[in-house]
Amino acid sequence: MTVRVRSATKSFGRTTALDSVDLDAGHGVTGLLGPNGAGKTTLLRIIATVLAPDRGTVTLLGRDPSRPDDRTRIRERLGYLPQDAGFHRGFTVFEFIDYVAILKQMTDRRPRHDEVRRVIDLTGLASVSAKRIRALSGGMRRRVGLAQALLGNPDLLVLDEPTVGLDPEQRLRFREMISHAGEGRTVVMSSHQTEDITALCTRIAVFHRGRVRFTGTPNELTAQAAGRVWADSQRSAAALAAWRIGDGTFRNVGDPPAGAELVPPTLEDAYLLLMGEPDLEVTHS
Ligand SMILES: Nc1ncnc2c1ncn2[C@@H]1O[C@H](COP(=O)(O)OP(=O)(O)OP(=O)(O)O)[C@@H](O)[C@H]1O
Repeated sequence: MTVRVRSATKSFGRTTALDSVDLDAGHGVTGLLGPNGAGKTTLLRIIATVLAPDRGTVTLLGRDPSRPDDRTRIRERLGYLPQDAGFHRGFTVFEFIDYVAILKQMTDRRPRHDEVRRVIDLTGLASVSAKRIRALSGGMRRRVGLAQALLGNPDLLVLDEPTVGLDPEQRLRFREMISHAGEGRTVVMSSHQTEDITALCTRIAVFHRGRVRFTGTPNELTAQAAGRVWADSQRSAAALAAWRIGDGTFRNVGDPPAGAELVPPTLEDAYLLLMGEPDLEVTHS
């Protein structure tokens, strides 16, 4: 396992952001799913060695990030796209990525520039590489964030909501880039988007109020909602959650009443069901 987190707890003042969290992640894309404030960013910052847990143990790439030497070795093999990537907006795309490459100790100019061009090509930024970051759209800026995370071909890639604010076309391109990045290396990413998670992730962990409510494959999560989703002309009183869909009918999740018209579940149904039953202890696999 590239990432192994055991009983990680982290508080900020009186807020417990993470409460005894376990997570394993190996090759492929592992997705963290959960509502705002569930603790996803806090865990990703721990995995990116930006933050240490108050309690619990973390092993990354076989090393212990609480030891300074190990931490340096881990950082050499780690790429991180933070939620609020602080860009120097006056830099051009090339200058900014080159600057991050220097911070990553790529000291030889020639190979460093080759590497900068490689990640620029990989993320489809070649046509804007001489543009200033402040002149880019939000989606393009997100690509710059991904490009800098890919510098040096890291074995562990930590991506905090990589697809946020992207239009559908860009979102598809991003999915492709991330899924490509997940071949032969470990990607841990967070998202609010169940479609992104379904499309990308080999494994998921669902967070709620600082705790992990589910770990397993997307299909295993979806299967939990089998027999618990039904269509109706109205919001059903028995539903834990219900919402109107395009044709004017309601999709309900919960314990269906007798005779309900059951429909096949999606990952989103299962996720909402889990959020509607936060006290439910869910199986781990
Ligand atoms: N540096 C901090 N100082 C104080 N409180 C913090 C800090 N970082 C996180 N928190 C709190 O910890 C909790 C978990 O936050 P976190 O950002 O990890 O959640 P999240 O799942 O990433 O949410 P989102 O989807 O909104 O990014 C929240 O209540 C948040 O307000």
